[in-house]
Amino acid sequence: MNLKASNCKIVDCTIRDGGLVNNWDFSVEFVQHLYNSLNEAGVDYMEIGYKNSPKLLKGAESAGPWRFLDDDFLRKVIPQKLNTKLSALVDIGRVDENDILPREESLIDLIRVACYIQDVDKALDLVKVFHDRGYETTINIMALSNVMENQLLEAFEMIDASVVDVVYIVDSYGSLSPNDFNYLVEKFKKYLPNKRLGVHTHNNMQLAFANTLVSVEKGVELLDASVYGMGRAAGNCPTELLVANLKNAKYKVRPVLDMIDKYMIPLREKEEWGYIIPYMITGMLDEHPRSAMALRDTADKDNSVDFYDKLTTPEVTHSK
Ligand SMILES: C[C@H](O)CC(=O)C(=O)O
Repeated sequence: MNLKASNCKIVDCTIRDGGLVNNWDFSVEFVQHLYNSLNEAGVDYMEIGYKNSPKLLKGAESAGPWRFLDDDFLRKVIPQKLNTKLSALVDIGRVDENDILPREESLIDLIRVACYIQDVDKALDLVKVFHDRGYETTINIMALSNVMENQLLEAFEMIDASVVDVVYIVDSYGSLSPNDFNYLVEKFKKYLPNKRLGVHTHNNMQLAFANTLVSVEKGVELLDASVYGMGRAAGNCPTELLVANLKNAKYKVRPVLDMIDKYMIPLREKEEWGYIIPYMITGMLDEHPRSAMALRDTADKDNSVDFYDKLTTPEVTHSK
């Protein structure tokens, strides 16, 4: 067995990142089947949703329950915790820390705090609160492809001095290559020698799997993935590819294939995600996919030449 792969842990984000595709409209049966499949497959963590606070977010009423996880509800969905641990993501400014129970009163094991580089200090304050309540913690620095060297170095100093367990390199726009991951992982290892690392990839350039494998070779431990790649826009590194390729005897692909046959193929008929040209275009331009997502909601959805021209015409301004 590849020694590096043997240290890896897969964090399946189908419900949390996939929820960005269908407004978290997953049935309880879907989530239970996914949990049992991931457990049988030997997947280490399942990110079962966001643990943000509905009072801090507009439009909360329309979203499914995985958008704002409630501990009592969670106990009904997962009456018996198996080997696969549960994870939840929170966003800076969208979570009231008073809504987070101590770990021994919750089914959640891992709380991941997502932030942009300018909010690393605020993210680490939250990490400290969750750490003190007994949770495993990560900080997920989003949109790293847009971060400048001096911002990163400043962030490293704060992270190094913090209690956070794992630091994530997040390719939010799916614009990074294996060489970029090679470079970033080296840098994170140099400045954060005492922290474990994780990666979260998007598949805009068909590189999510390759970027994850390069990261494994460099010693990254936590690997985000989603079944059938279900995640925002171009989606994520497919869980089934990691399970099948990590050369770790504890992983079994068959239960993930069963989840795909029974639930993901029918869902993909109704909802759209994955490698689609407008997402490739935002990826290659190192942009958030929101303009491509908006395009996919119009009758012009396959007019990628016009879309490309719009995004690359200098006089047209658009926000990232
Ligand atoms: C914290 C997560 O990794 C955020 C995410 O999905 C992203 O792409 O950004």
